Amino acid sequence: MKTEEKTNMPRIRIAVLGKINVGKSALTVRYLTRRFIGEYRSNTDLLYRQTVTVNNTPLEVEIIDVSGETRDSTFPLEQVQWADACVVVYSITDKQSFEYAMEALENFQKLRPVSAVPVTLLANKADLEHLREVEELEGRTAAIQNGCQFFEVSVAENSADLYQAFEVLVNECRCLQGNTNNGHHKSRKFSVSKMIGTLIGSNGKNGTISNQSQQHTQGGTVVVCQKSDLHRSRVLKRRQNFTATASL
Ligand SMILES: Nc1nc2c(ncn2[C@@H]2O[C@H](COP(=O)(O)OP(=O)(O)OP(=O)(O)O)[C@@H](O)[C@H]2O)c(=O)[nH]1
Repeated sequence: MKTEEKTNMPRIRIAVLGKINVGKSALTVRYLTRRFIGEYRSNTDLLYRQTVTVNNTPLEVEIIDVSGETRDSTFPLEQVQWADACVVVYSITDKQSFEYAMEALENFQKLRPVSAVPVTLLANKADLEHLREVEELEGRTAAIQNGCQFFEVSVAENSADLYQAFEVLVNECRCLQGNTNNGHHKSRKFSVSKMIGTLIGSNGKNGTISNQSQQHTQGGTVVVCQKSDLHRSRVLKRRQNFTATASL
């Protein structure tokens, strides 16, 4: 089965991380397919790949959904090193998930400037107001202090802001890529070990993700992703510059 692709299309890699059960998988699937998957158990990282059109430009978006189960409280360094941008998710109903997110933001600060990836802090489950343990202001303040974007959303209720969160990140990445590559995207290979599913949203139509965000997707893939797969891609290149400051 073909698991590697060469394309000249601009590519954006996003890592979605956060404590267990905060809605990382639901968020990723919602962004890419507009669907909400209520129960989505996974004890391994998953890599989603999909073509998304943003501002009339087709982009290959790869999102690694970092499983909360495979790590205890460890910062997923390899996945972050692989990514162009990161979404740190917590649930407004789970104070511990907020604390985990704060630790993650601290770790991002330690990694700068060697790995200055754009980061968005995303507070999920805003529909569960009656169970709220984290005030919106706490999240917003933390985001300001850490120089990142902040959105409070409900993936279950399909908040428009969740699309905006990704769109802002993608645009930021495009700007950075424009600066570093002089406008020319460097095509990179990515290998995966095992295909577990294909064609998200392949119902015969190229599903429109969001009217609000003017963004479109085409059928995509989802694969199990092992850390060793990330090692084979750009991680090893970055690691050489990385070890000096990565005291996590
Ligand atoms: N009420 C509500 N429930 C949500 C929302 N987003 C996700 N959930 C639920 O939260 C639970 C966990 O969602 P997942 O997407 O599996 O969470 P995860 O962070 O990927 O979990 P792990 O992969 O185990 O780390 C599921 O039961 C979802 O249906 C939301 O916005 N509102």
